[in-house]
Amino acid sequence: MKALLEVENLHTKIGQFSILQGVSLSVCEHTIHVLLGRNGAGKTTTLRTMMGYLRPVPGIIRFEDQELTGIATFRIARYGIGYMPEDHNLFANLTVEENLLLSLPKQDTHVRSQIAKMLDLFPDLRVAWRRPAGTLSGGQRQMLALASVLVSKPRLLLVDEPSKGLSPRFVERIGDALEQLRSETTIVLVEQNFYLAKRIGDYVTVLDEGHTVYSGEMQSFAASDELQKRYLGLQTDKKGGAK
Ligand SMILES: Nc1ncnc2c1ncn2[C@@H]1O[C@H](COP(=O)(O)OP(=O)(O)OP(=O)(O)O)[C@@H](O)[C@H]1O
Repeated sequence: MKALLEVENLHTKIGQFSILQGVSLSVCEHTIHVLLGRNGAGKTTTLRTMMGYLRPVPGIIRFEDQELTGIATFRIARYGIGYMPEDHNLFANLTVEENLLLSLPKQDTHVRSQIAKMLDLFPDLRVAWRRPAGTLSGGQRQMLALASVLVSKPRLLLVDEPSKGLSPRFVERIGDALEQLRSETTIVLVEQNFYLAKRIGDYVTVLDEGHTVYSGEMQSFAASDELQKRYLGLQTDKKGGAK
């Protein structure tokens, strides 16, 4: 299968610190590709580098046949790449509806159908439709943040820890929504919740200290206690599940 996104040998510095020192991954269309790794492994920095906030030297980022390395963030977004950062910026004083309308591209003539689609994907937003974003629960805020990126119909979606701090019920719902999206977009997902990662991921890349140390199909990774222990330090409990 041809890759939609190819990332080769990224080296990214922040100030004088070498944060990425050889990150590579290959993402196929209509798959969910999960980035795993311990805290500080470089997952967020990888997404930020792909999105053009940081410049890799050396390193190559290719989207379809377009080289993105060194291109400004707004141009990368115009190629159809959407980014939901961990600390997403919603307008706290604006309602759910207003936040979504502001995120719609100006030229979009299908406002109603796009909004309706987001509400089908995240029914929890219906009940909060007229409430300011600042009053939403953590789970509702994550859903609104995801919907705000999705209304521009990205071909590639970069999502940073959408399940962070959420109750199991909301983690399930976010997982359901991401799974549904697979048929219309491609997702690179940074996720610390291994249960969610293995439930919805097709492929996995593991980072450690700024390097890619493992890439492969999620099914094989999820089935191997040995791989999880070696690359994530996960212990196996008595029932055979990673914890
Ligand atoms: N602005 C910065 N200045 C200096 N070091 C930074 C900066 N941002 C990140 N780092 C360092 O870069 C390393 C990678 O951070 P990054 O956020 O990419 O890791 P991560 O894998 O996403 O971790 P986490 O799961 O904790 O979010 C960490 O050691 C972090 O301290």
